[in-house]
Amino acid sequence: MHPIRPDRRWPLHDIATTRQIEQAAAAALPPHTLMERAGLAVARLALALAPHARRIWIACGPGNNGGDGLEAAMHLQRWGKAPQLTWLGDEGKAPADALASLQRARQAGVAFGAAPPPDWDFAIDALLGIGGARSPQGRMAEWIAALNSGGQSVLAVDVPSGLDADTGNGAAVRATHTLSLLTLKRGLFTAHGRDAAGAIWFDELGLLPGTGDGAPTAWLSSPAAASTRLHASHKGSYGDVAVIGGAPGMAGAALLAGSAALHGGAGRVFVGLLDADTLKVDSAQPELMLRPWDSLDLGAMSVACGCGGGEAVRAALPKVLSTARALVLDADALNAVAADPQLQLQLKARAGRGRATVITPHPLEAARLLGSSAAQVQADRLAAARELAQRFSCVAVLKGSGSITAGPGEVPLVNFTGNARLATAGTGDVLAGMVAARLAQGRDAMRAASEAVHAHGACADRWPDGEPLTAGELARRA
Ligand SMILES: NC(=O)C1=CN([C@@H]2O[C@H](COP(=O)(O)OP(=O)(O)OC[C@H]3O[C@@H](n4cnc5c(N)ncnc54)[C@H](OP(=O)(O)O)[C@@H]3O)[C@@H](O)[C@H]2O)[C@@H](O)CC1
Ligand SMILES: [K+]
Repeated sequence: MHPIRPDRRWPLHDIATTRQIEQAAAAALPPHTLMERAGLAVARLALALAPHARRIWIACGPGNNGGDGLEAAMHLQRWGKAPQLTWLGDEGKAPADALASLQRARQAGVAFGAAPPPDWDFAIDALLGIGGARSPQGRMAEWIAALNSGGQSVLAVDVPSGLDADTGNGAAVRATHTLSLLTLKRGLFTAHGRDAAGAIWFDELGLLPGTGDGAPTAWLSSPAAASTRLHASHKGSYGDVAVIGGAPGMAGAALLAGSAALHGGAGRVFVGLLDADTLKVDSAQPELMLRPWDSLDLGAMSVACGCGGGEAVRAALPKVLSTARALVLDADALNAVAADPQLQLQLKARAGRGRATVITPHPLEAARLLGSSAAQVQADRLAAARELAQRFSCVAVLKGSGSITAGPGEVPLVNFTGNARLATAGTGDVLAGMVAARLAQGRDAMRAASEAVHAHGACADRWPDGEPLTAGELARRA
């Protein structure tokens, strides 16, 4: 069993590939083995998390997720606990594995109730797993509400009940811990998944990697490998970044992106302000070279374009799209592209010329680019990120909880760092600068984007309690 931390590239699976793996594994093992292993893993984790709990409410649903809960109940009872079991199934319809576990739990004398117990000191949510379909109603919804309002820790089996294991959506149990079984479900890591799942654990139920032909449909992104700089290197070895943005009144966004690029390791950083009259030097960051944007040699630079660009960025985009050696498009630049089919063609054409491009939309910007709504984007974030990458032939970072990095023909990466502290002005500009710095240092677009997203979130995770996160400080520390 593994606690999942953002330090490794874990494979993530969707429901369809999990079913394939489950079938292959079940065929290779004696009947009922997987459910027995699942129940034991759940019971062990419950004991480790709440060693002193006695009255453990185990809420079991009608399918095999409930079967895992029934198996766990027998172990906990054997270990001196007093599990209080409620089962929401129908013996005439229950799957064979769950039915066998039900019969054995009854024989073992586990206490069954028709309704949640009056009180409990730990709960196990085994109501719905990957077979959860439609929004819970009736007793299912009541028991989910009882788990959420019980005031005690909840260990969710496989996925928090009600959560769509593929998309991370749905009204669900808010667990303190989730133990994902057999495969790590991708919906735990994006949209509402992280809020519902709490701390995430994984048990592969004794299976060797590669069982079945269900290849991962996403990966958790991992930190960049530590790199050392050669002594015999100079600023030219680490590339030039140009930030283009800062329309009237919005110079700060461009300076933030510039600062992030500088601290992200770019050799030199130029800031091409769209309102060239505002500022000739940033005395707080004299390393940034402020120039009229159209005087810069973009063909030799990694360009971050958009940051505070307002309407004015539109006029710069044809030249930026056709000349930038590598390019990050953010914010106002994305809105301009969304509104202009000609710019879209130019964006798409960059891939054919071997020019790396990363777009970094939040859900509303993504919706404008896709001609859909933010709700449709959020309904399946992985699909939306893949669609953006495909449609514009570039790497797309769909921001939000569990940012997705997708590239044409690549398995998408789901980010597992970051927190709500990042919901403050300017953090998107900082990310754009960080991606540009990595492109300038020669990373390919997928790596530059996913490593920047990981580092950006990891910095927020390390942020000291009680200290407000500001974009300026994030740019310096990330
Ligand atoms: N097989 C094995 O050995 C192993 C299985 N494992 C475990 O099995 C889990 C998958 O089991 P599963 O396929 O039985 O689906 P599960 O999530 O229990 O739910 C299906 C049931 O719920 C019902 N239902 C659905 N939505 C509902 C709603 N809103 N409100 C009310 N009812 C609703 C649905 O009814 P129906 O839609 O058919 O009417 C059906 O009866 C997996 O997550 C893992 O925990 C692993 O441990 C590995 C070993
Ligand atoms: K569950």
